[in-house]
Amino acid sequence: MADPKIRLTDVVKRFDEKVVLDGVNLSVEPGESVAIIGGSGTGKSVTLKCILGLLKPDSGSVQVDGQEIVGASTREIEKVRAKFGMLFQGGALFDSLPIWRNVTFGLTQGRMRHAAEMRKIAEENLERVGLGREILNLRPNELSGGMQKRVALARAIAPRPEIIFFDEPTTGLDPIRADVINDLITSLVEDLGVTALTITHDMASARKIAHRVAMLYNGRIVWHGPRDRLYDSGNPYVDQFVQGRADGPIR
Ligand SMILES: Nc1ncnc2c1ncn2[C@@H]1O[C@H](COP(=O)(O)OP(=O)(O)OP(=O)(O)O)[C@@H](O)[C@H]1O
Repeated sequence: MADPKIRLTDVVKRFDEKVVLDGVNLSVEPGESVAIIGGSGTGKSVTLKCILGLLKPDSGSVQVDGQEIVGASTREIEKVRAKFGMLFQGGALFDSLPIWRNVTFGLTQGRMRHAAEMRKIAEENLERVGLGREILNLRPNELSGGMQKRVALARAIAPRPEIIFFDEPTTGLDPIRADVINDLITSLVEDLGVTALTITHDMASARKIAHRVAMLYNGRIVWHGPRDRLYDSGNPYVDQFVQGRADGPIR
């Protein structure tokens, strides 16, 4: 059988005395979309950073396409990192650059080259997220929050990554605009056949964009299951979290 796209095995990460990840186990299959849910400060971002090789676990294994990241050389990690696209929380667009240069930033690494070709690539990727060529020359701060998210999405897919991380993709959007982003993510994952890993607090989003949901609590994945079991998981941590109750095992 083919290797999972991403496999974390017994990943432990401490900062001084504080244990943030305490034996995380998680596999994501090729073409699968997985959402990680969990309270603030439970280590969702730390998990992503361990997969990207930006943080080194104290122990355990992180594999991408069967290749071990923990202890790999910088060169090997950079090669693996090239497989990833990222939609950052808040979009992280550059206000000093026009939209077309923002969309193609990952392709040019900030250098100016083949402007006509880059504009064409920007246009194609903007079209995929439902935006027209009239915004190519605008600056990000001239667009609404929802449009900025779409531009950030166009930038994340422009290099055609094999895996995309979505960091809180719907945060800051009203429920309708959030759902537009959910639909876009779903169709991009399907059309481009990418593997997706999303961290989110938005249960409606998790249910819509992920095939499978995993809950991180106390440094471990305490539950994972298909999205339609999220409200029927039989797990007291998941129940409390998805219902947003103050009383329960989560303190
Ligand atoms: N570089 C670091 N140095 C020290 N502590 C860190 C570092 N990065 C993260 N932490 C700690 O690890 C814990 C988990 O942080 P993380 O950002 O992964 O949480 P999260 O689940 O993504 O939270 P949120 O939903 O609020 O974004 C926090 O207590 C944080 O303070």
